[in-house]
Amino acid sequence: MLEIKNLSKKYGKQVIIEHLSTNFSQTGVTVIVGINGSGKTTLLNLVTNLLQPDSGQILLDGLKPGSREYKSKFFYLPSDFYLPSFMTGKEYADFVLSRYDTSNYNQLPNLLNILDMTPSQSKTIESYSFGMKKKIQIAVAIAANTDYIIADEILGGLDFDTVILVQEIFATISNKKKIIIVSHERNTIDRFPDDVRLMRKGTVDSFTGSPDELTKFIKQESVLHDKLIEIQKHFMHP
Ligand SMILES: Nc1ncnc2c1ncn2[C@@H]1O[C@H](COP(=O)(O)OP(=O)(O)OP(=O)(O)O)[C@@H](O)[C@H]1O
Repeated sequence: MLEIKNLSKKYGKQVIIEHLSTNFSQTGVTVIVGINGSGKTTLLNLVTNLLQPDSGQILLDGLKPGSREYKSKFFYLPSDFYLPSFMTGKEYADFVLSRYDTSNYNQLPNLLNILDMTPSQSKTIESYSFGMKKKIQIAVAIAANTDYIIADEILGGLDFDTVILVQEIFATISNKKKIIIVSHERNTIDRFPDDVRLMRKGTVDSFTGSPDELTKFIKQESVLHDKLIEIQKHFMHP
């Protein structure tokens, strides 16, 4: 279980996360939604120990951030990741998988096959399209076989078929693992509606309504509501 207790983080004077306390269960898919700049990436960077909180505590299966054991519990797919362009996809996959004791090397060929990456695994990453870079990352993340996969906007920019395939893999492996996805995609909430968290004003709240109700709720937030009215005024009656 991922436990977050009273977590706070500021950048300068700007409060990003404020006294945030929440838990994530050990299995299943959680989708975190929230407007741009609401602190979703900051939260993931804190959980993955890339950033230090100003105060508060994070525990992953009882472990504190910083230890090797903590690091080996999760695989992080950040939204803007660096890939070594000089390596082939296969070399990169083998390199990353060698860093995890949990890695399931046998799974990699199947994953590459499902994601149509078998022919391109022997090509250098510099020749990859945006989607291919994401696909190799996803295949590696799953083959690393860690207890937690934490993914920031990983499905954005992938074609429809790939999104369906990756969602299916996530749904299947989440029987035994935890997947936490930050997403702006409506279809991610439609596919994984059971645990949706809404990030706003420095905190994270569970949203228990349907995806339609979530869209309605976000639209009713005052800033968006006012802007929608402004669009009507400017573009419908110029
Ligand atoms: N290194 C930094 N220094 C100063 N401010 C930062 C830094 N990183 C992020 N911020 C600010 O923190 C706030 C939250 O950013 P964050 O990237 O966590 O939001 P987000 O919810 O992931 O946004 P998006 O949906 O656009 O990816 C923003 O106002 C951003 O400008």
